[in-house]
Parts: sequence; C-alpha cells; structure tokens
Amino acid sequence: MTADSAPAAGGAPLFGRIAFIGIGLIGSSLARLVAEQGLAGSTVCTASDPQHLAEAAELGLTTETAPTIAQAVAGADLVIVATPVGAYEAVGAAMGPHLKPGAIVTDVGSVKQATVRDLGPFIPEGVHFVPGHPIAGTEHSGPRAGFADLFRDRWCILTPPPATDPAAVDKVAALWKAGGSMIEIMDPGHHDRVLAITSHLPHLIAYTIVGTATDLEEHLKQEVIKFSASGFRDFTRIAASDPVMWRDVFLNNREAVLEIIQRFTEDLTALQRAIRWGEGDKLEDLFTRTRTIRRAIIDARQA
Ligand SMILES: NC(=O)c1ccc[n+]([C@@H]2O[C@H](COP(=O)([O-])OP(=O)(O)OC[C@H]3O[C@@H](n4cnc5c(N)ncnc54)[C@H](O)[C@@H]3O)[C@@H](O)[C@H]2O)c1
Ligand SMILES: O=C(O)C(=O)C[C@]1(C(=O)O)C=C[C@@H](O)C=C1
Repeated sequence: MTADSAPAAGGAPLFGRIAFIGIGLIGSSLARLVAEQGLAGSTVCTASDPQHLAEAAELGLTTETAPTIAQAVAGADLVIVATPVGAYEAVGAAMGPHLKPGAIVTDVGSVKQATVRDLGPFIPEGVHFVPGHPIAGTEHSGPRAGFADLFRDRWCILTPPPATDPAAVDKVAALWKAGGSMIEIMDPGHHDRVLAITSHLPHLIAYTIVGTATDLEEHLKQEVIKFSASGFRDFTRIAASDPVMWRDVFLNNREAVLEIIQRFTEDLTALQRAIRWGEGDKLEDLFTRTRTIRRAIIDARQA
C-alpha cells in the first residue's frame, strides 16, 4: 500500500504532500514518477471508481488512499486533478472548501478553456491555480496502464491565468521537468485551437473510419479484420482510446473542434472532386506537401 518517497535526487522533495484526484493512466503515471524520484514527502489518491482505488493501493502508487476528495486534498501542497474533463465541476465543488491556503491546484486535462471555466470558480483566494496538459498518452486507461516514463521528451503545456504567482508555475514546471518533459506556457484558448487540429480531429477521424468499417456488411467486416495490416490498424489503436475521456474532450472543446471539422470537410470535398475529375496533379501536390510535414515532425523529435 505504500510507495516510499525518498528525497528527490540531489535535494529535498519538491512538495510536502501531493494529492491525486483520479488515478488512471495519467494520474498513475505521475504518481509513479513522483514515487520513483521522491518528489513528495507523502502522496494520497482518490478516485470515483472503487476498483481504481483498490488497484492503486495494491500497486503502492501513493503513500495513502482516501475515500473522498475532501479527505484527499486536506493538507495537500499540490493537488493534481486527473479525471475526465466532464467531472471537473463536481471535482471543483468537492475540493474547493478543503484546499489548504498556499496550496497549488493543477490538472492534466486535454482541454484548457473548460478547465478554467469549471475548476476556476472553486479555487479560493490564496490558492494557486496552474492548469496543465501533458501531450503524451496511450489508448489504455486505468492505474495499471500508467508508467513513469510516459512524459519523457514530450511537451507539457501550462495555461496559468495571467496574475498567477510565477513561483507556483515554476514548481509545477519542475515536476514535469523531473519526468523529462519540455514546458510551454500558453493561453487556454490558443491551446484548445492547436490541440483541436493536432489531437482532437485525428481522434475523431480514427473513430469515424473504424466506425464506418464496423458498419460494413458482415463478410466485408471479416475481411477488414483479416487484412488490417498497416494503415487501418494504426487507426484502430487511436479508436480504442477511452470513450468517456474523448466524449468529454469533444463536448468541452466544441467551438474549436467544429471549426476544424468545417475546414477538414471542405478539404475532403476538394479531394473528392479531384478524384472524380481525374485531377492527379492536385492529389500529388497535396501528398507531397503532407510528406514534408511528416519529415519536419521526425526531424524536430531528433533535434
Ligand atoms: N489518456 C490520454 O492519452 C491522455 C493524455 C493527456 C491528458 N489526458 C487527460 O487526463 C485526464 C485523465 O485521463 P486518463 O487517461 O488518465 O483517464 P482514466 O480513465 O485512465 O482515469 C481517470 C480517473 O479519474 C477518476 N474519476 C473519474 N471521475 C471522477 C470523479 N468525479 N471524482 C474522482 N475521480 C474521478 C477515475 O476513477 C479514474 O481513476 C483526462 O482529463 C484526459 O483528458 C489523457
Ligand atoms: O498517443 C496517443 O495515444 C495519444 O492519443 C496521446 C494524445 C494525443 O492526441 O497526442 C491524446 C490526448 C492527449 O490529450 C494528449 C496526447
């Protein structure tokens, strides 16, 4: 049940006590990182799913587990909200009155304007609010799916409100840097527009392609499964991502996602037209440009 919290390499732990609200893929990955590097004097987690809480205790992900959000956050120096974004209002209401003065509240949600909207009103005066989003994940969920190295060499975007104490931002950044992440500070609205194209639309497309294949007549469906060696298989990984998490992402980044779907639909229609009229040069042009993007992403990763 316990994860010994040795001091962080080269000095004292970054935080006295860290509380995790939600201990699934992302919460448990962070809890493993904190335990491995001794980034907190003590840790506690809570989760609405009793099975997750039992697994967290069994795996020794935190020093303690707590049955309620109120009990988990009491006395915590850092509170990390790691639930689906749709739960934020309820989580905020449950934790707000019990937060310690001077504590920092952060989160890992994939949408940032909704974080400010739903958690923000419950952060009392004297408590620091530093929303965050690690651009790292997998298609798996739950405490068993996490691993401490998930965030290595990945970006973590922080979206603190303009008047936030820079010392609080630095402390949250230090936690992510300990896990090997690179930090970018962004406005929440800008974050949501960028992620709508780089993460949310790709997931929507994957869900659509796999959904279309699932609706095919039985004999075709069997062949899809049999011959899905490469392209389609990659889409099925993304389309296996957590249904509740992704329902909440789309419902809470509605405007940016709808705008990007509109542009995507126009581009798809242009391609449809090029295929219909045999305009090979248009197809080749686009496919050449997209190849350049792939190379730029690979080069940026290697730099
Ligand atoms: N999965 C990814 O690839 C990924 C990547 C980056 C960020 N995120 C974000 O991280 C957050 C968590 O995602 P995850 O993949 O770890 O999900 P998960 O399903 O693995 O875990 C979610 C946890 O939250 C708990 N929870 C749900 N509602 C709750 C409530 N009302 N009160 C208390 N606990 C509650 C669950 O019991 C569970 O322990 C989401 O906001 C998601 O957008 C996910
Ligand atoms: O690699 C994956 O499985 C992911 O989908 C990770 C991914 C992404 O789209 O890049 C998914 C959601 C997040 O909020 C951040 C990261």
